[in-house]
Amino acid sequence: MEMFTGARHIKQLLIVIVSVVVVLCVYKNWVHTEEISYTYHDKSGRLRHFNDIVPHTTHQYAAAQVNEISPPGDIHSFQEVWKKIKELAKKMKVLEKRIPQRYPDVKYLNYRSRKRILITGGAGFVGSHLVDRLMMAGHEVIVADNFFTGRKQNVEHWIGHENFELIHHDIVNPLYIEVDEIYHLASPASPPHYMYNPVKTIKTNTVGTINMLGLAKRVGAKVLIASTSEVYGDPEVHPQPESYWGHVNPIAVLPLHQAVTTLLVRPAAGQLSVC
Ligand SMILES: O=c1ccn([C@@H]2O[C@H](COP(=O)(O)OP(=O)(O)O[C@H]3OC[C@@H](O)[C@H](O)[C@H]3O)[C@@H](O)[C@H]2O)c(=O)[nH]1
Repeated sequence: MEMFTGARHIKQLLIVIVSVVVVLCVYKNWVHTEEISYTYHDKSGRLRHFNDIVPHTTHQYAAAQVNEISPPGDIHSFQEVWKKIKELAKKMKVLEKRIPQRYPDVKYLNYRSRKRILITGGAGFVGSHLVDRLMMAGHEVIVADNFFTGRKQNVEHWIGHENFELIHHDIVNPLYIEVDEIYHLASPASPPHYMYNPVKTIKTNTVGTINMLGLAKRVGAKVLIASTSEVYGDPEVHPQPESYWGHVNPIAVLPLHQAVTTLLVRPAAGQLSVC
């Protein structure tokens, strides 16, 4: 009789152990217990942690919570969202590394002395050095460049700085901004570049220059126009004084187009502050 009761107890114990194991397996399968340290703002704008909702919930519940903060789309499961978050975080780290956390030292200028300065062609060789000079002097600098020959790398050490702005813009189209000074340097400068598309070169140096003179007139800005000694053609006098008429081949593109620039600037100089 006693033996019979002992066997029954062992049987009951085994059933209890098997049930506990089965329950644990099911629980482990259904509940996501991974520690996650991401934070987000919920609909009411409160800062919350994923830890708040994840460790004690099922996948379905976690997905429901995530749907609450994600726009409806192709995201069906929490793992998918988590994968996307990890990818974005990785991309952000790469991008953050490209932006210097420390900028070159800039002088502090009060609002009366600080100027808003537009530099067309500011991503080019001459322009980017001018950007450095004016930024370090404490001014606000706006670069407008179509990156035909200029490179973003030439000015990337200023990207993100509160005094700096980079606009991808072709100056043959008008630009409506408010500035105190304009340095107009946008033009293909070397023979392979200005001969690459001569008509476009002429447009840049005529329509582009007209646009910059127009902007200067509209906002009352001082303007400096860069040119080239090539306007004198193959000069017979060195160095060339401004009174020298030059020795120009009329079918050459650069002397002609920058001479047109000079032609445009002369009448404008009567009405504007042109250097
Ligand atoms: O249509 C154009 C052509 C060129 N550009 C830009 O103008 C800039 C010219 O810079 P480059 O480095 O090629 O040439 P440089 O800095 O040496 O030329 C500079 O000195 C000579 C002058 O004749 C030029 O006007 C002046 O830009 C580039 O950033 C180029 O992308 C435009 O923004 N628009």
